[in-house]
Amino acid sequence: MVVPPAIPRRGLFIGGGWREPSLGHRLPVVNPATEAIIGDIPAATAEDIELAVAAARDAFTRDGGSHWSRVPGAVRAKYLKAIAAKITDRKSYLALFETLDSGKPLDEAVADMEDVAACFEYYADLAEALDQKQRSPISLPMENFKSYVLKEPIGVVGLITPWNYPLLMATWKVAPALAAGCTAVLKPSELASLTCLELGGICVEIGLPPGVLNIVTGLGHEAGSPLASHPHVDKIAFTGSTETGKKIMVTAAQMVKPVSLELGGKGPFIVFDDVDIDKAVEWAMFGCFLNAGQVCSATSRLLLHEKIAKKFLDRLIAWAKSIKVSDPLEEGCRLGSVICEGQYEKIKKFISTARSEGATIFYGGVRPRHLKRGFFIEPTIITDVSTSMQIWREEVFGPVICVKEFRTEREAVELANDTHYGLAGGVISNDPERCERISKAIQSGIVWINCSQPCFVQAPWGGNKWSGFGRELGEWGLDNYLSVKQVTKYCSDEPYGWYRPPSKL
Ligand SMILES: NC(=O)c1ccc[n+]([C@@H]2O[C@H](COP(=O)([O-])OP(=O)(O)OC[C@H]3O[C@@H](n4cnc5c(N)ncnc54)[C@H](O)[C@@H]3O)[C@@H](O)[C@H]2O)c1
Ligand SMILES: C[N+](C)(C)CC=O
Repeated sequence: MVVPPAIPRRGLFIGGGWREPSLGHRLPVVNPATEAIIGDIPAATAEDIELAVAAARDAFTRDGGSHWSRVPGAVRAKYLKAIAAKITDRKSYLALFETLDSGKPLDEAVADMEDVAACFEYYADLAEALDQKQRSPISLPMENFKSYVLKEPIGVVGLITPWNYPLLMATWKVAPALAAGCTAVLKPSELASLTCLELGGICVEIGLPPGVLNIVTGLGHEAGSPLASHPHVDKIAFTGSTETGKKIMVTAAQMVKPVSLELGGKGPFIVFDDVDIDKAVEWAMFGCFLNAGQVCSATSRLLLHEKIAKKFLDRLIAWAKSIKVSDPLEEGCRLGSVICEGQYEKIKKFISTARSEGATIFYGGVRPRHLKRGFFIEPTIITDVSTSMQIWREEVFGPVICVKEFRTEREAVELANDTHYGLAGGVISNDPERCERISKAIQSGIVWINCSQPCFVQAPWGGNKWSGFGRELGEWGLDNYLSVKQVTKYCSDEPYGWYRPPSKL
């Protein structure tokens, strides 16, 4: 097993340097796989948010924006590429931190770091391309007017992120925001901030102009809330729970501040009777056991055609038994611990409520016997579920899948859409026309055909209904941080001629 490195003691990253939090408070970092305290992080409060926002505002406006917001996209691209290169160099080290902080298997953390570097690279390219897209002309019906469009950075943005993919979720916001020319204050989750603080160290090394990115760790109500309500923050981009998303929207509404919200999910995965069962089982498991099910887009409601339901469940159990549940640093681990004790208790409560409401815990539902410490839960399969049960309706955010059977395509679609959420869903069938029909019928921002969870930086990501609004990734992700300005010029030498000129007498 890999030997964990010592955790560096970091401050808040503000104005290009490290600062102790104003009140001097720190929060313990607990390794959820061992329950040991392995370090601490600074706990920012409103005073620190004030300093971070001022640093970001200064970086945005200093010398007329000539250090960041108004430089060519190609200049900003060089910084983003330099960050990507450092992340790649330090992939193994950062992945270890991510695993120690969150409990996710090391192989998953390594893949996350590769995605982080790819995301910075991708938005470096879009920053460069932005230069060519400026002043794009608009065709008008009047010859004596000419219009064009400028795409300008929105300003200072507040980026508030969750713990399930700590550095990756932060990067989905930081990379496009910086590419657009915004300056930013990032507030990562108090439950997993280590890799985001390491990003601060990388910014120092590559010489990112001070204040362009500020990283303030701390609690939601002490650090997140003052950031969301700060009058000098021009936009809030938030990823997290629907409950917190609602609060952020209410706060932002007082200042007519734009928000984008990436919230929770309760995705369906529909399996028809014409599939290769083992292939389908593997995708179903990937859809709900990856990252111990702590995935916003998890396809945690499994809908099985009645003709294959029994065979599918038998194979699902056989495959689930083969998952290596272990310390996430152990080679071959495929299910680590969940993030913290609170989440562990919450997941256990979901399982006991399902049982008390009449569902069957078909497999798992308990701590694996061989793991005495750490917040581990076996992959869990719940059957005999009705649509009024909590387990069907609410996001668990754990390795728990609930199963229902269907007879017809229509019934499958009705069940799939029987949710307040609308982030992602999947269908698996050998009939391409059926898959296409279902991809149109599922009410969500993302539909996977014959798979679940693949995610590409080039493609839009985001949801409908209680899963939020706005899209991250791809060109849509950059648009989140740009405002569109119309410039219209009158180009005739003739007077406009609407009013009669005054008499010269
Ligand atoms: N749609 C997506 O792309 C996506 C991706 C990842 C996670 N998620 C969702 O995130 C949730 C899990 O993450 P979580 O538990 O960290 O969510 P959370 O809402 O508890 O916290 C998210 C962030 O908000 C901060 N926060 C909490 N209260 C706040 C307040 N009043 N004002 C401002 N900030 C505040 C937290 O400190 C944290 O940084 C799940 O519901 C999951 O589905 C969604
Ligand atoms: C799985 N991932 C990284 C696409 C995003 C959400 O939780």
